[in-house]
Amino acid sequence: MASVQQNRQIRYGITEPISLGGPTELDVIKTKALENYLQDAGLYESNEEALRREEVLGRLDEIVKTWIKKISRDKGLSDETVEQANAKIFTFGSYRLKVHGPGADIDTLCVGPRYATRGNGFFGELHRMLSELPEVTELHSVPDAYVPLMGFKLNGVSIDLLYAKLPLWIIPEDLDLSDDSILQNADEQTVRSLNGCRVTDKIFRLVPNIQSFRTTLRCIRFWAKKRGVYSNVSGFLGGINWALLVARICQLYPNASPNMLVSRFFRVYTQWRWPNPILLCSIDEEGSSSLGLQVWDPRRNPKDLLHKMPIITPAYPCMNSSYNVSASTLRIMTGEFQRGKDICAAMEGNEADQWDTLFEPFGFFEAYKNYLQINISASNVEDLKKWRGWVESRFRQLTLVIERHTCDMLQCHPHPHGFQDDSRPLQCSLFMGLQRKQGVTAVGGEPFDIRRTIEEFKQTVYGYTLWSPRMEINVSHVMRRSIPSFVFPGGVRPLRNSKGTWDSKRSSEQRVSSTGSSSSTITSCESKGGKKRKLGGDETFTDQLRNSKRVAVSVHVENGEDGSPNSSVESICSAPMKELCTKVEYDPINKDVGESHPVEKIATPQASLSQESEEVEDNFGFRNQVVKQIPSKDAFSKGAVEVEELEDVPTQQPVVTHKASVQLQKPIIKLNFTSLSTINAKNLRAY
Ligand SMILES: Nc1ncnc2c1ncn2[C@@H]1O[C@H](COP(=O)(O)OP(=O)(O)OP(=O)(O)O)[C@@H](O)[C@H]1O
Ligand SMILES: [Mg+2]
Ligand SMILES: [Mg+2]
Repeated sequence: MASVQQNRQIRYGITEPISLGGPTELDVIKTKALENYLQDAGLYESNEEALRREEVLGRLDEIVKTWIKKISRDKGLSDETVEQANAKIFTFGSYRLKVHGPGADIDTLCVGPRYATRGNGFFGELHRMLSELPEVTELHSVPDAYVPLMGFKLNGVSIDLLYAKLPLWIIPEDLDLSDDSILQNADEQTVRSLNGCRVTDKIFRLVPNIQSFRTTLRCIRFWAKKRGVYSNVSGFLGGINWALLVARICQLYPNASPNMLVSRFFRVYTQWRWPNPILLCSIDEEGSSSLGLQVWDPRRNPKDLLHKMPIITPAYPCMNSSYNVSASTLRIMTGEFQRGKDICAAMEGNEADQWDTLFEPFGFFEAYKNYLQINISASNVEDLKKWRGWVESRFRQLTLVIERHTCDMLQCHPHPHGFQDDSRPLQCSLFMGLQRKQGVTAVGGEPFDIRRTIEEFKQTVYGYTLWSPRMEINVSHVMRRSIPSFVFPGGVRPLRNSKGTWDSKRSSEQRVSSTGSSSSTITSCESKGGKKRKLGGDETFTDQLRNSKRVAVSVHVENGEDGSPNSSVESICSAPMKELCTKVEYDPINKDVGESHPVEKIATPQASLSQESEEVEDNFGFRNQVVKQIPSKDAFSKGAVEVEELEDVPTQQPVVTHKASVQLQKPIIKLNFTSLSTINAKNLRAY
């Protein structure tokens, strides 16, 4: 109860909390069960591994200190300066937040003095020193990334090492990175590199209960990985984004226990009116030292208006951490929030926990009938690694252009990770699920022609500056039954499981209810060519809400201890965004407490923007990304998944139809049933 009293006095974040309610006895039990579940799922590292990480960090600190002495001596600095020369490491990311799992990388920042340059000093001398150490393996530099870094393993522990050069002669051991003045006279790359640590520091200060935040974040990260929505590069969300989303929920429910926070997480984000931004604190436009760096502000920067799901970092200069999210990935994530909400609601009315259900892996290769398979190949392992990193960073652009060229009628679902066929070490594959837009009925069997789109994508990809002969990609249309077996755990295609999953049950329920209402075609939308297409009656009310650009928020408002609602839902609409929001009308909403409440509707900035403008996001491409190893297939690896049909059953002839089974590697995109010879790399480059 002490924490309840304490948290009554403080407002965390930019609005009042939604509820100050704390856990009941049952919540305490449920939280314990959740912690045990996460423990059993192997999310926590062992004490030995934790110790090894600390030793590795100690060793890394030693290495950078030796490096800086050498640099200062080589520069011919005075004995006194050499004596005092210092560099220091700081950690950030999931390790610093203490939500990392076994085997996670340690994101580390090395801070050095003004004479230790990024080029010769960090990527030159320090790289050379590291390359000579026997305990360092897999060393690689990414100096041209948006946030330049070196990646390596030190005694088997993965390290991402960034560099910040401060305009100081001496780096004090007790340096505080959270003070804005540290950014004064710092170069752009240093500002970006400092950002990770500064953001982590700020998160710690802005969440009411760190332990509850950690457990909830671990749960959400695990869930996001299982559901295939944990991947920044593919247009979903990465570690920092999930951390900020969870932190905001912790602010809105400062006394809630982790089991409550998980359910509130899904409840709030199911109903969040994107692109209203998630803010943990107000955006400081100048910085305390009037530094005038660019911050996220759609009123000033037109590009910021294009962001679909803004999740703003809390440290100056505040930026959108989720610029990669597209309409399609947002749609997929919104569907996942809804699923999470439904499962949590089922759990709340039930003493039995359903954590297994929440964490059921998404059956990507059973969810669609049609897929694109993108084979990436090169002549050697090193080239494949680089080429693959590049193609992966372009992959989300393919989603954007396909959806745009089909007027959003054909929806794409990129798989967040690539797959390696063990029998082809110089090739790996990416996959994308395809389905016609839910609720859209076919018009005269008109096929989707995505040949030109695929060609454009390939041309963009072949524009890679480090392209070398035999770096190739091949795009083919494959049907579900022709998906190669190497994508499945152990290389074995799973048998259909007789026990239905939540997804398969939900899907059949929706089919039943949609059949009942199939006569009620509800609305129409206009395709780019001015052609009217009808929306089918199989769109549920929830779907309509979800798909609507203007959706009223109805966040569950709980009573505080005194029984009164603590906050109106409106207040969640971020205060600094009020100027951006146009009050267009008021909607009554039904709250769980049974009263109606006016909620302002927000005109979404995107509504007025042409789809073409999404291309602007391309400018962000490949930033902040490292060419990575093929990730584990773990996200989808556990258990055979039975999903009968996640696609709605077409009552008329579907837009995407298919004749015979398509052979893998067949050099034809069959989606449109017209032929297209796949242009090989050489021809394409000759264009
Ligand atoms: N898009 C981004 N915007 C702002 N900061 C980012 C972004 N991507 C990464 N960072 C910073 O770099 C840190 C490390 O990124 P990383 O991809 O390793 O994620 P993480 O939070 O450590 O999770 P994981 O356990 O998956 O590594 C983040 O925590 C964040 O501080
Ligand atoms: Mg990390
Ligand atoms: Mg990292």
